[in-house]
Amino acid sequence: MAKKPAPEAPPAAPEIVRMRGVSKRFIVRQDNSLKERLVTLGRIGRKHRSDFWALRDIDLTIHAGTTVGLIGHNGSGKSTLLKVLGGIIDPTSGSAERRGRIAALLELGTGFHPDLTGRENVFLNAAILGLTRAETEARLDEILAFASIGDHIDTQVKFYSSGMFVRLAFAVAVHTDPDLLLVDEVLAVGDEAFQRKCMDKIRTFQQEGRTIVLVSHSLDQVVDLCDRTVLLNNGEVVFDGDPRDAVREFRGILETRRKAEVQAGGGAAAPQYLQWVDSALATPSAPGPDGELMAGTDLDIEFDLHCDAPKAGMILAIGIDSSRGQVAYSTTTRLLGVDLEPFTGTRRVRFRLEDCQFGPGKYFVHISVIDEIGVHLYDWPQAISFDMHDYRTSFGTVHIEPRFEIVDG
Ligand SMILES: Nc1ncnc2c1ncn2[C@@H]1O[C@H](COP(=O)(O)OP(=O)(O)OP(=O)(O)O)[C@@H](O)[C@H]1O
Repeated sequence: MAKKPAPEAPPAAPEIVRMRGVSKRFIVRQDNSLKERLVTLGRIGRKHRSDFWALRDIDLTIHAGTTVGLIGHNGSGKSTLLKVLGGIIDPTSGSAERRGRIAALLELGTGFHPDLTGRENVFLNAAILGLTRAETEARLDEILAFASIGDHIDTQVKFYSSGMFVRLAFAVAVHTDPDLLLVDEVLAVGDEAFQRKCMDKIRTFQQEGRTIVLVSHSLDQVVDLCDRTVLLNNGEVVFDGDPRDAVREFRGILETRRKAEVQAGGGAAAPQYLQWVDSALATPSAPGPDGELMAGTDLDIEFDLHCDAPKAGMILAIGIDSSRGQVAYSTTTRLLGVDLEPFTGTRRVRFRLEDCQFGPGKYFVHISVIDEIGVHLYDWPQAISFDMHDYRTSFGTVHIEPRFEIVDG
């Protein structure tokens, strides 16, 4: 696994962001349908506006040299927090102070003028980020090489694909020598090669002691990259600390929401006979010093399966992915020749994986319930995770004990 910096910046590191009691209210216009507007025409005092608090009473201190992840469900306030942090919008109440040069990569196209070419926008954007023309000229070749969008640099950016936009915007942002880099989800639109390049750059920034705040829906990425993670829920900070703990809390929130949606009859409703699988556990038979799984030992994957009504032909499947998203393993009750008797109520079930030989690092277990013709009745992505012991003798998704010898000479 990639070596990560210490979880907390040394106490001596200066504060680069200090937010106190930050709240942000948006005025939301209730856009009634045309019919409604005609029906209510002339009625006086009808309210079309309401207050919406996207952030509530947020205290946040970030020390120089840390990488902070912001996670939370859609609409929880992550982008709004990032914008307040970057000074792009003002809080309705509270204070937000920051130090040093900031580069912010927010929604696509922010800071770009559609009628200007990519090259002209580099100068515009760099100027917004605080660079003089001479400074930008000195870095232009590097910026263009990083963006690598070829001749498109002299095309008006309104004709750019979203990937080209991000390439150019990221290239400019990281070449402006920022102390604080703010990155919204935008990186996800770049292709894989570019995403890797961005990740390398972010790691270089980390080594250089720069401060990074990033919004991400990729929880693997957050665990992999961040020293600290802030979990937002309905505009409030509900967790602030170790990224793994934050991700665990977040999965709990998502699961609670999903159940509520299913019960309310909305969302991705599971069929009535199957309510949900719950409370999954991955237990190593002989855990290592940090509770991790040692190569050559067994892993029990256990979960509750709840059926409201009996369902014949049900198949249970588990899949295991590495933290880089590669499929490392999967199996199903059908492959094991197990016929699940239809039942009603809750059953605790277990897959025992014997003699596991996964390579070092983190793995995520997905659980699926499939019917006899292969239709997925229920998917629980990343239901549980486990860590595989790092023997520090190899990398990769399998553990093979290597030896080396000189066979001749
Ligand atoms: N300019 C605005 N006017 C009105 N409401 C807004 C405005 N900007 C954001 N909001 C609302 O504030 C809430 C928080 O939005 P925000 O974009 O910060 O969420 P998010 O956590 O980044 O979501 P996502 O994961 O979907 O990107 C949402 O309900 C959104 O509709």
